[in-house]
Amino acid sequence: MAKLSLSLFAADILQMNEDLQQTRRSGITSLHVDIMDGHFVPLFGLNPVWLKQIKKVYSIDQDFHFMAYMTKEMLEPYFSLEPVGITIHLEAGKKKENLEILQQIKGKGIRAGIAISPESEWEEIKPYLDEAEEILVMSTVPGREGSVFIESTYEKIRCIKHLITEQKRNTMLSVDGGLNLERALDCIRNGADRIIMGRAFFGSSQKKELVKEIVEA
Ligand SMILES: O=C(CO)[C@H](O)[C@H](O)COP(=O)(O)O
Repeated sequence: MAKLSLSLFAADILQMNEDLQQTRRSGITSLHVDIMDGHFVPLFGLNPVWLKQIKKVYSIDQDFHFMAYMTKEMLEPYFSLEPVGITIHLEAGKKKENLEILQQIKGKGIRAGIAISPESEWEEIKPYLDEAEEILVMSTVPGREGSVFIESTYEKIRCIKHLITEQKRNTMLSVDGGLNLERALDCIRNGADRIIMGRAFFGSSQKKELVKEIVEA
């Protein structure tokens, strides 16, 4: 059984409520929220004020993916939104600071994740394995509109999964960016535990079936 999260980045801002209701009706049980700083990545994402409004009417599990240069202080307003997970990028900080932030997240009882961008070698996640409870493999260039799926992702997933299994860890392996049904199933076959999907979900005329195929894979 795989997990599936809807990427809020792909929702239509002018019909956010309807898009979220569609997500609920289709059987998706968690939401993936991109927090972008316009610096680590070119786009800006949602802020805690808007996320609080969304949470009021739509109380589904949420995880926050920070595509941002981090400080410990900036996480505080997000903790009060009680996400199930927070992921930071290994490329966005030095190892020591990144590890401290992962510890800070775990200290709040929140799943701590480390994300890896397509340009980084898979081995770069090794120093984070003791602290990270999730590894998020970006399968597109992060924080840009219309990014396309990168085929070498499958190999990256295989290598990371092999390491997790070899070391007998419970680390969740997630994949995010440019996924459709076929690619999602291929990622799961290669070792992914969680699929993050946006555009392909909203573009599908058979949302319930799409969700069922992925979560039952
Ligand atoms: O991280 C992201 C953008 O940087 C999005 O979460 C990701 O692109 C998922 O959306 P889609 O399935 O539409 O590509």
